Amino acid sequence: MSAAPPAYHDPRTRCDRTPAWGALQQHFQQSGRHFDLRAALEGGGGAARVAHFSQQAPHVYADLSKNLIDARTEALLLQLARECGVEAYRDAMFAGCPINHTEGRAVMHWLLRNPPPDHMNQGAAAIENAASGFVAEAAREVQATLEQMLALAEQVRADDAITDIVNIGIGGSDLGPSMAVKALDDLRPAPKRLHFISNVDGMELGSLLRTLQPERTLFLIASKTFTTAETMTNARAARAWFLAQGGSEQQLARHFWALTTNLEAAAQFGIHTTLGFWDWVGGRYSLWSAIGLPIAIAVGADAFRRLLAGAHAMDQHFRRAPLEQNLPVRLALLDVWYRNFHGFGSRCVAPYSHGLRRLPAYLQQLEMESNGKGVDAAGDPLPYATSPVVWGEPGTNGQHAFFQMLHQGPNVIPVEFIALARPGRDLPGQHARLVANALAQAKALMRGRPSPDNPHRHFGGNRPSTFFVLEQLTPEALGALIALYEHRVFVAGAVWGINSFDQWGVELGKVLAQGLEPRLASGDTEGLDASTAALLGRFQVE
Ligand SMILES: O=P(O)(O)OC[C@H]1O[C@H](O)[C@H](O)[C@@H](O)[C@@H]1O
Repeated sequence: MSAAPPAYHDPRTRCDRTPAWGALQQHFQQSGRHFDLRAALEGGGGAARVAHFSQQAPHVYADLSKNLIDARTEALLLQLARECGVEAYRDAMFAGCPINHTEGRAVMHWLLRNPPPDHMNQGAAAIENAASGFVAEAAREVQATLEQMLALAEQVRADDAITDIVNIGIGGSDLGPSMAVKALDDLRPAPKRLHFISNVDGMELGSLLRTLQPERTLFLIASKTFTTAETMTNARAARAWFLAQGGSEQQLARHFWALTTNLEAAAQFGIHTTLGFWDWVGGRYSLWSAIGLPIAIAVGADAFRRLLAGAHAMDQHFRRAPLEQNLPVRLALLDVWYRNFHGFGSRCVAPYSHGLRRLPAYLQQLEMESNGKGVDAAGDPLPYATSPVVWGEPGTNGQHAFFQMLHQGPNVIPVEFIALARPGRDLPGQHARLVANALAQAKALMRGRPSPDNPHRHFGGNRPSTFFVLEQLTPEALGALIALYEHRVFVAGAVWGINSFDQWGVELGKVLAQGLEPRLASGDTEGLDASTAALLGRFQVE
């Protein structure tokens, strides 16, 4: 790309320096912390509350009424968002400004889901036309790469010789595609198997290789940087296996493709087919880019476009809806309310959908790598908490594992239920049983059950939850749901005054690992702290 990103200065005010912050603290002390869900939902005002605290956003219905907020809390939180400059910051992202200022990069994963200009309605097209040269140039490259990627996906789908596709990648180059392929499994043509290899533990790739035939396998080496140690180690191991099975260097070119921004490194690896993308796509925001090739292979070009369209619909909602009716904004403000005023340390995500079983793992990276930060944009330490711990398991499995703690543990943990109005592939009666459980858990958390005679059986209730309903797990709904979470993370990070788009915290461990690896072989513990030295002595390496 030749055009430069637009000039930029951070338009935000840090949350604790706004009038709304103090007003929220006061409101919390006076009444917020005593809010009672049962009184709010079971009295005469219940239906009005549900109407007010629920909304249909593109492809996602959200019931927020079982959260510990009232109209005053909501008004103050919206005031907070405005005083923090969330709208100007959002507009800066959509203008292509380098809001990832510690890396000097724009943040434009949303551009990957923009329809080509001839598919846009007139209003949207006019806005896009007004975009800077930087965004317009990027948009042209995006469309060209998307066409190329979808053509390659269709080529693989039509190639009967290829039965197994192995995606080798980690973090953002694994979690998004792996989650989405599982979610859209109903659309996958049966004969192709998709595998996701991420761990540098040789057990993962080693066990898979035993089941593969080289001439029937396509390896996708997915890495934004093409330097990530785990991915490069697995990629080299896969190549060595391929050659050891009798494959030639020429055949290798047909069976190894790369998805990366580092075209040169992919070429040096011996790869001829490379789909590129750009530094303004963060790893954890990259499933819409070339990193999404396994999804496109799994579901086909049309369904991949539908995934993009669903996300684009949510982008439009986020850009245009007033803050009061802006679902990513409302969710993020709840996150701030719970984290910074109630002091809740974590949030549980419980998709009552087997297809969404990897969503919690995906969200762990999206939320905690984005917003697990301790300094503001200027580098000053923050006097308040940021990202909660995000965790979870699909329902009903979680009920039989950790819901005990959600109901009776001393810490309140807001829960997020996600259910499908209509099932995909189902067996008779099972969808009703699944959904009844989700509804029952949300109700039990809210309502509780007093047990005056036996404290062990006492359910305190008043435990908050949010309930999302998707009509069906279509590509559009999945795209919209993921974009909803992305924008929610953006808004919470905007309020907290942090950079949600870097991840310097992952660097130190990588550097130390490089120094420790040779010591494992040599046994040299010179200069190490006592604990690391003692542990090192317990390992045997070849
Ligand atoms: O796609 P890659 O460059 O291989 O990066 C893979 C992952 O590793 C890094 O350590 C980052 O923490 C992640 O944000 C990234 O998604």
